[in-house]
Amino acid sequence: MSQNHGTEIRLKRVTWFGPWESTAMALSNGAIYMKRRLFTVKLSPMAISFHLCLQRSNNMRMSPVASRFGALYNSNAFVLFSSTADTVTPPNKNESLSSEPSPPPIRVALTESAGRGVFATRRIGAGDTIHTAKPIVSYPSLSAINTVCYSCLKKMKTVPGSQPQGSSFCCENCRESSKVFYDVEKKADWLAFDDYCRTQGLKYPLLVKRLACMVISGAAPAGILDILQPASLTQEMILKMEEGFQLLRNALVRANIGDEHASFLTKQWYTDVLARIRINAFRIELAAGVYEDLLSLASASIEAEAAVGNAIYMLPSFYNHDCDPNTHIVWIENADAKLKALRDIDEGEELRICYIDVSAIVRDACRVIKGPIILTLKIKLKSLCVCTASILVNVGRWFSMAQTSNYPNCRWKQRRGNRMLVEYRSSNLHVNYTLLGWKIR
Ligand SMILES: C[S@@+](CC[C@H](N)C(=O)[O-])C[C@H]1O[C@@H](n2cnc3c(N)ncnc32)[C@H](O)[C@@H]1O
Repeated sequence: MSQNHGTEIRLKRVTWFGPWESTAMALSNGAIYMKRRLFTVKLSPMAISFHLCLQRSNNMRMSPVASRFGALYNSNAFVLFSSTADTVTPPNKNESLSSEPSPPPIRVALTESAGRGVFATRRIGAGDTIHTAKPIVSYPSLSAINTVCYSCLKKMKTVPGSQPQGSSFCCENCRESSKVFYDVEKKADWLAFDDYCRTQGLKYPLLVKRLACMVISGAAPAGILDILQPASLTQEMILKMEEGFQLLRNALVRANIGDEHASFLTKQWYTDVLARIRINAFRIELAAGVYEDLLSLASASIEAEAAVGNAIYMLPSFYNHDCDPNTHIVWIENADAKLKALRDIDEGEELRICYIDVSAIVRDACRVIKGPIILTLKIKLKSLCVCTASILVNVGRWFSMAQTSNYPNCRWKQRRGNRMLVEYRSSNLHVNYTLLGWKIR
């Protein structure tokens, strides 16, 4: 008997291939270069601040304009997307003696076919942490809201027998830093908005809610995400966003948050922000420990529970996708992201991560697999990269190599304990990332 379990592939981020690719911004040598072909990109103060962040990390002198924005954003917002490299070996002795964190060995520049990308400025060793990144904005999954810190998403210690207390913070530091959104958020009744997200299974509007509260409190400029690539939205998608926008706006209006603070909150702002979140948000899964490769990370993620939340970062948003990536992003304790080299990377090489959420596929597989199976993964990928997805399947039993012979694109690659690595190869170029289904028999 053959059964087909159709399931959507879940991505660490949803990708989009649009006109943005012809618009580029290169940040190098301390200067901001804009290329405008199809349309103009507004260079917001935050973009300059981001540039400043890179510039500072390149140990360059700030221009007067940059210094002005540095002063403006050097508290909350500036720190929000600061990145540091904490384990890459410093290139010389003096640098290691300096009290400043060493600069990340990367730069953002134009790629040939994938818009902007991240490139190594020097050799990076396998297993090195390239840099860390704090989220610009993050929000817990609604299913995890009582079990993780409302600010950093760290798992909270649960006292056996105690009832969930609603949103709470893991430490004084998080309570203090949450003021940038929580003081505003507390004033409003979010029941209808949260219900809308819960019943419709939406997670990104929650990031917009948090960002809106940050903007109202003055902690972030309304255009903080402007530098990131937006998804192209259809009229139908925009119409669907209307309800979320109205609920968000109503909650704030009823809380007497007047137009002097919330004039930015237009339908246009709401859809623009969601369009950027769709392309750039990361699903956060905490995996305590250090994982050298994708395989060990996937294995660790199976043992971890579902995603603790979602977040948007600045630098990590410039990493392009590769099915055979040289870099991966991990979350160890909280929403702070670590970008780690999966293998040795040469100076000038582009750093790419895999957008496909291996652990989500594996969890779905584990859920549907009950008996002997042949697992056929059909992954449609529209990209110019080589599409090879390696998936670790924890099925708890062995399957013979012969079983896969009908499926030349899918083969068992490696056994590890009671786990199996399935490799999928595709030479086709398709329109979207979609997992068509598991074929089981
Ligand atoms: C998170 S952004 C990465 C940074 C982006 N290149 C930029 O300029 O902002 C994801 C987008 O980058 C492009 N992209 C990422 N990986 C790609 C790949 N392997 N091939 C072609 N385009 C890619 C797609 O347009 C995708 O929607």
